[in-house]
Amino acid sequence: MSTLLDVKNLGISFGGLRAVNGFDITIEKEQLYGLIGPNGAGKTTVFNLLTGVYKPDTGKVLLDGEDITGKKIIDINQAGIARTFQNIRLFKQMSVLDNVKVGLHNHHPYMAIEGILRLPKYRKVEKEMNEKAMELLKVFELEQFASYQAANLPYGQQRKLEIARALATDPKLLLLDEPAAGMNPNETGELMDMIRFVRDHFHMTILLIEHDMKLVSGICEELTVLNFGEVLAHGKTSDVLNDPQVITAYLGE
Ligand SMILES: Nc1ncnc2c1ncn2[C@@H]1O[C@H](COP(=O)(O)OP(=O)(O)OP(=O)(O)O)[C@@H](O)[C@H]1O
Repeated sequence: MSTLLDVKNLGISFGGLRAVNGFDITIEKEQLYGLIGPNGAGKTTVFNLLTGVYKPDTGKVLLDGEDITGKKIIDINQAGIARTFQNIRLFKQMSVLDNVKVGLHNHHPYMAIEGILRLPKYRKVEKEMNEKAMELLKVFELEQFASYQAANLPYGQQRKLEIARALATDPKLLLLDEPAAGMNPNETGELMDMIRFVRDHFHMTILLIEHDMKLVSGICEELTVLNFGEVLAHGKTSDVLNDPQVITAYLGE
């Protein structure tokens, strides 16, 4: 095993509130890792710090050995971190295919002038992008919806599309923020299979935030528990879920 994400002493304050403090996490390549904790514990803030939405005021983030601390969102995405959001954020008026192509654009830059003039390089890149986007849609069984407007997909399919779009940026690390939110038990079961499949098929490393303990205990190999912005426990999933401190602070709620 080798380390993909190595975070030390990450922290940020909002006014007088220390939202995240002294946060450490180490994630190995191809691991399926969970970040859990009570509402307001700082989980989404950690994602925002890792992806460049917020700049940390302490700490260091290494991705595959590269220091990405405090970099911009676009640079961190190009370095290899992609995410989904607690409230699905698709380009709702665009087609399903175009949503995936937005992700691919990060890695197939061509100059605007080439696009405006429809030069051969633009046409070649467009063709390749269409093919790649369709391949990704096939993996998620969404290819028959390629021309649909994203807003018209059922909720569960929108979640899949958001993950497909994130993968289109060719990340090393995929962050999923409450992927099972709003899903019924059947949909959650399918989602668990899909997350495992993404890890295996794409050799992806995945860090997810989730409150659904069935999903957490079913697919996460290791967990870190946040409480009031600090790490309360971390380790193997079964050990963490049986930790009396974790039960008192979170699971016993
Ligand atoms: N931009 C901000 N400005 C001020 N306070 C913020 C900001 N972002 C987050 N916070 C505060 O930081 C704390 C941690 O919030 P965060 O959303 O990270 O929690 P969470 O663990 O993801 O919660 P949940 O499980 O409910 O999504 C909260 O008290 C929140 O109000």
